[in-house]
Amino acid sequence: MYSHLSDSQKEILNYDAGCVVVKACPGSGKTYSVAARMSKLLAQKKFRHKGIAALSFTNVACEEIADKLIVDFDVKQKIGYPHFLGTLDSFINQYIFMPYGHLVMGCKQRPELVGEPYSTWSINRYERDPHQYFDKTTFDLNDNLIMIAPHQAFHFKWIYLNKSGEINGNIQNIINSKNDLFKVGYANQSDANYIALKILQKYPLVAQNIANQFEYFIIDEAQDTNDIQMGIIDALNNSGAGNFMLIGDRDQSIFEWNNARPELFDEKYNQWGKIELNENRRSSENICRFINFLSSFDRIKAVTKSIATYDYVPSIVGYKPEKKKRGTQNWIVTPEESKSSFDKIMCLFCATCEENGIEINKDNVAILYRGQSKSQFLGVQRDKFEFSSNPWLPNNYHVKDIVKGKHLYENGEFKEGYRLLEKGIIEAINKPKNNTFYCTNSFIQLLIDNNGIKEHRDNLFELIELMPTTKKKTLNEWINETNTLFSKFKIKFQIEIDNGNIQIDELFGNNMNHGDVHPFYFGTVHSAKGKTFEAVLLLLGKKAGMNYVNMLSRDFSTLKPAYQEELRIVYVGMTRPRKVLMLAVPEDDVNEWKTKLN
Ligand SMILES: Nc1ncnc2c1ncn2[C@@H]1O[C@H](COP(=O)(O)OP(=O)(O)OP(=O)(O)O)[C@@H](O)[C@H]1O
Repeated sequence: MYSHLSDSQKEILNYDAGCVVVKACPGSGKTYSVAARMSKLLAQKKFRHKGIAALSFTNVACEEIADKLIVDFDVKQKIGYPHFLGTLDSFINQYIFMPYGHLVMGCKQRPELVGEPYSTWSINRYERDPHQYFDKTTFDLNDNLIMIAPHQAFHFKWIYLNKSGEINGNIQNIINSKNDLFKVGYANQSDANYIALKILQKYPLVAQNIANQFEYFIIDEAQDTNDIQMGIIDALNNSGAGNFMLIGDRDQSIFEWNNARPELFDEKYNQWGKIELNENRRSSENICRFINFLSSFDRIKAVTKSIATYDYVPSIVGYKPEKKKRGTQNWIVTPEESKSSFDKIMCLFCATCEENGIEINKDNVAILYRGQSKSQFLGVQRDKFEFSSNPWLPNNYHVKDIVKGKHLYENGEFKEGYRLLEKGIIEAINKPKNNTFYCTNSFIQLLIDNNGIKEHRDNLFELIELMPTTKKKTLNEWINETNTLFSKFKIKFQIEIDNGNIQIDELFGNNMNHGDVHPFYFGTVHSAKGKTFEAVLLLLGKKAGMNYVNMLSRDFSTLKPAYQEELRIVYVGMTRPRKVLMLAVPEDDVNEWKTKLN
């Protein structure tokens, strides 16, 4: 079963004890090797009370490990006690934060996770209420408050210390507000990690107890670890958990907004045992050569025979970005001209796919764009990640839970959809009476205790069923229809209609399962992390302060962190295709890109 693993993959497979870091290039079979090692350990060792903790950063990445265990390595047993397979966050929640959080937070009961991805935080009692920032802030290793949302989300300029060296009044108010809300038991996911680290530091017995429950820790995508998470890994390591394997690709670290720092991965690589995977099994040699310039590997080799020699040479094409004459409202390049230049590139890309015998569907072909660039591409009016195009209004965040809940519900994610709908609808009913209302799990329990589960569910389903479908509708269309239908209940949903002209499928869809807006996969580079396509068109915009040409002309190590991350995002996008890679950049920049990449 393991004979086709490469020598370096076999080093991972056979690694037994101690701490080691695996530095791996794109497409080198990181997840594949993790699954191979787990399957071998499961077959060879008797695990009674101490298991394997296999952790990654997203549910999708964890599902991929679970999938590979079954499909590639014939593991029949379900990964349950004494093992754990899940996200690092869910591990921290289950083993540290939920059972012990109250010890540090001072709350009486088990804490409750709020904010994304659990629910929309909606307390906002008055205009500059510090409570409204609860889900947008957390604390760092030194107990300083930090932002975990774009700076535009705050009503003030984030300057930590004022001239006299004191903490800025707005920031101090948020710190006080966070501590008050911790006492009531609320925490967002970043807070949960911060509190978990505090627990391990303050209660060494808790740390020892968790360290004792696992023989092996394997952490995939470890380049995405932040300081707090690495602090937790160190605390467990110092408390007796001796077998850590971190596996990742520092060049693909693109979660800086989550405070991920690839330098933490590098530090561990320098301190611990080392394994290197530099063979790419996904892409052609032409693509590997093209991307090498953005890689920290000396050379990445294409090793899959059927793909390595594929003769398509990656190409760079220019489009016309919208442009206004300086200081005026006069267009030099109108939005229509710009859009038409994209259409031409699209046609060229589709023709190239056809010439290469690649059928255009969501599995094979992807058009990827940068998360924060305004996406005028392909007639998408708004970029769903751009803060200024946020359609949700303060004091009405429950509307987001409801629309998202209905969308998920209609797309087969019943449990998560119902959970969001339940919270959103209860807030929609109670907020008009009391605008500080926030629907907690304990409030829902109280309703169920008073009314009985049947009446509670019947009432909710009456409203859920009455809501129109979210499929193929813009947010504005859906809100208007729902408001007409709900007027008899005196429930009215409000959004920022200027930003509501976006398809709900586009807003919440995960592209592969739902949302048939485009025949190909169309999404941000972030959304395509870990994926493989036959052909990729990567659209790179040009934003103020984020000029790729300037970035490319400088030595990578001298670039500021945000620019380094920007180039890593480009790298993740460029490493997704097996055969065809096309880059679309502003036409003025084409030559610079060509000199750098060819
Ligand atoms: N030794 C091997 N034999 C056969 N197939 C392999 C082997 N190693 C990896 N693969 C396959 O190569 C592909 C790439 O592997 P995988 O997705 O694990 O790479 P990765 O390192 O996680 O990539 P990336 O970080 O770029 O997303 C997968 O289809 C995997 O099943």
